[in-house]
Parts: sequence; structure tokens; C-alpha cells
Amino acid sequence: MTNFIAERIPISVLTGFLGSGKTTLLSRLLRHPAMSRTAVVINELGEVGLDGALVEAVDEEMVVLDSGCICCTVRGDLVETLGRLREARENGRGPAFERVLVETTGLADPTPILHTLMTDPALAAGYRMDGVITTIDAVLGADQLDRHTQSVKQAALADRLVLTKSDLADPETVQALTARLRSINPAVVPIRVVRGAVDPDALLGAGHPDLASRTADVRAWLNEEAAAQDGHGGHGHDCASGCDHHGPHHGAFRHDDRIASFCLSGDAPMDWADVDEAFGLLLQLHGEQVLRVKGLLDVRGSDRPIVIHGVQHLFSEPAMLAAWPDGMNGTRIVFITHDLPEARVRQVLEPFLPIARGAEPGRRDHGGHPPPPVTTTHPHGEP
Ligand SMILES: Nc1nc2c(ncn2[C@@H]2O[C@H](COP(=O)(O)OP(=O)(O)OP(=O)(O)O)[C@@H](O)[C@H]2O)c(=O)[nH]1
Repeated sequence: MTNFIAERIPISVLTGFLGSGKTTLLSRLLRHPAMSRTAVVINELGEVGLDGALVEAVDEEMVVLDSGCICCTVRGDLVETLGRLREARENGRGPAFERVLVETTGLADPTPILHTLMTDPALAAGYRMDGVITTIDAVLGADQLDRHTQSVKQAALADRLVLTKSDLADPETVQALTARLRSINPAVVPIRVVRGAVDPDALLGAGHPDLASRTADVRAWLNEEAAAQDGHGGHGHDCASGCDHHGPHHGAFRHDDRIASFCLSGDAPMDWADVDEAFGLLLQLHGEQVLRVKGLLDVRGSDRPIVIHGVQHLFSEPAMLAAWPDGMNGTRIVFITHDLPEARVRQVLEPFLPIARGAEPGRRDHGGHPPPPVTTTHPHGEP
């Protein structure tokens, strides 16, 4: 399982609002020696492939999809293109690339793209999701977050947040935007990058922890402390007290007021069948509102933690970690949601799972049902 993950070609998705610096970042990254074996897929709207012309480094390893927006009409093209690239690589007729960068249009909602990359069976055979890199314009970012849901989703789904153009913004603006991004996506610390100058290591290897050995990665990946601290949506009020996050209750309407991030935890082991049922129900009721789930589960029958990772109603295959990370030995599930308060998520999950606030710490009893097979694609699907 672990080797299988390691051998598949990692795909990073580069997203960010129009003009936020995606192409600048991409061009600069591709000049780095560590990125020499990178295939690039750029999605552009319109007939003139301008970004393609701007990114020079890659030539034959670059494909421009310009037949529409990647999140709507060209998902099939994306699958086909990636399939073709891999085939050419494998039969020696194409470049021997080691990773793929997909740049989306600035208006793309990244979730359908992630769905495709995470679940298309043809892609899953050869590729794995590495992570989502989102660029945010330090000058215009706050206004874009105010006005455009896509911009908030791009920030909420990021594994890496890149704050561009901080050379053009005053320090107060940068600080306020950084704090706002932390409230939208508490697990990720925004990195300031001027004109794309950044070490690729800071951006890659972001999405999926190294399951074989580096359990410390899991802690960083989950970063449940940040989500828990941030609590109820990161804007300092308690959704459990009846707020539904739909209205402009802080003065001006802001899309990120509708984003909540929180961590549910529990010390008692859970049955996989209950996990399956609980998430099945949650996603059936609120799949569109669950933007992201990352979890480390204590499952009865396994002395090792099970990692779950989902984007809206689709989850990548659960995987078993080599060991519990130091100091962590209970279930932790981090959520980023849209128009869905923590109280509601608890209400749906608590009848199935021991995650109640103030729950009695449970005995670690692994003698029950066996753990889930790690090849499952959906926690709420066929085991
Ligand atoms: N001063 C400054 N300018 C930047 C920085 N990053 C990008 N730019 C400029 O911002 C403009 C837009 O950058 P692009 O890289 O084309 O942005 P994009 O996100 O690819 O744009 P679209 O493809 O239209 O969505 C260009 O003129 C860049 O030179 C930065 O860190 N500092």
C-alpha cells in the first residue's frame, strides 16, 4: 500500500484567483533544478493560450487545455491528457517526468478537479494527489475573498497558501490577510513569495503524509490544534448558539464567514462499520458543505491509526499509518465546512461515533472487528 502510494506520480494542483500570480510562480518553480522532470498541464479560458506562452521551460512536457474551464467542461480532457502523458512516459516516447503540476484557471472551483484526480480509476492507477497550492494576492486578496466564493474555496482547500505580491502591499494589509487566511484554513501557514521565488520543497509533498515512516508529517498535515483553537469558524463566535452562518452578521457580508473549521476528537476506539455509516449519513446530508476532512482514526481491531482524507463527498482510500505519532493516540478529525456549523456535524456523527464533547476516555481495546481494508475508496462506500 505504502509503496504503491510512493510509486504513483504525484500531482499538485496550482490554483488561485485571476491574476494572483499562478503563472509567475509556476514559471519560477520550473526553473529550479529540482523541478526539471515536471509535466505541466495548464488550463486556460479563451482561445489564446497566453499563460502557455509565458511558461517557457517545459515545451513538450507541457499541455494547454483551452477548451473550457477545467472544473466544468474539460475534466475529461484532463483525465485523457494525464493518461496520454503517462502512456508516453511508460513506452519511452515521452518525457520521463516525475511529477505533474496542473494550473487551473483563476475562476475554477478546485473541488471538481480534486474529485477527478482523487477518484478517477484510470488516473488512480498511475497518479496520486500531492496537494493543492493556492496563490492569494496580498493587495487584492481580501477583496476577492469578500466577493468570490471560488476564492474562499481555493483558500479553504489549500495544502499550501502562497501570499503573492507582498512587495506591493503595506505590512498591515499583509498581516490582516494572513490572519484571515488562517481563520479560513487554520492548518496552513501562508508563505510570502515575491515574484515566484520559493524553494519547491516548501510547496510540494503537501497533501498526503508519508505513510511509511514520517509520522511527524501526519501531525503537521492534520494540524488539529490550529483547527481546534480556531474553533467555530475562526471569527470568534459560537455557531452552536444558533447561528447558521448565512447572513451578514458581522456588518459587511463576507464569504469566509460561511467557512468553519474545527476538530472533533475521541479517546475510545470506533468500529469501522460505524465510521462508514456516520460519514455516509453526513455526506448524504451535507456532502456539498463539507469542503475538507482530514482524520486520524482509532479503529477497533487495529493497533495502528487509519488516515481518512476527503474533499466534499469523495474520500481517497483510507490508509493505515505505520504507527501512532508520538503523543497522539486517539481519534482526531479536522473539518473545513461551508455553511455547516460544528454543532450540526456533531449532531449527525455523535449517534455513531464516540466523539462527544467530554466523552469518557475509552479503553484501547483492539480485540473487536478487523480494521477497514486500506484499499477502500470511500469511507462511506464499499469496504
Ligand atoms: N510585484 C509583484 N508582481 C507580481 C508578483 N507575482 C506576480 N506578479 C505580477 O502579477 C501579474 C499577474 O501574475 P500572473 O502570474 O500572470 O497571475 P495568474 O494568476 O497566472 O493570472 P491568470 O492566469 O490571469 O489567472 C503579472 O503582471 C505578474 O508579473 C509578486 O510577487 N510581486
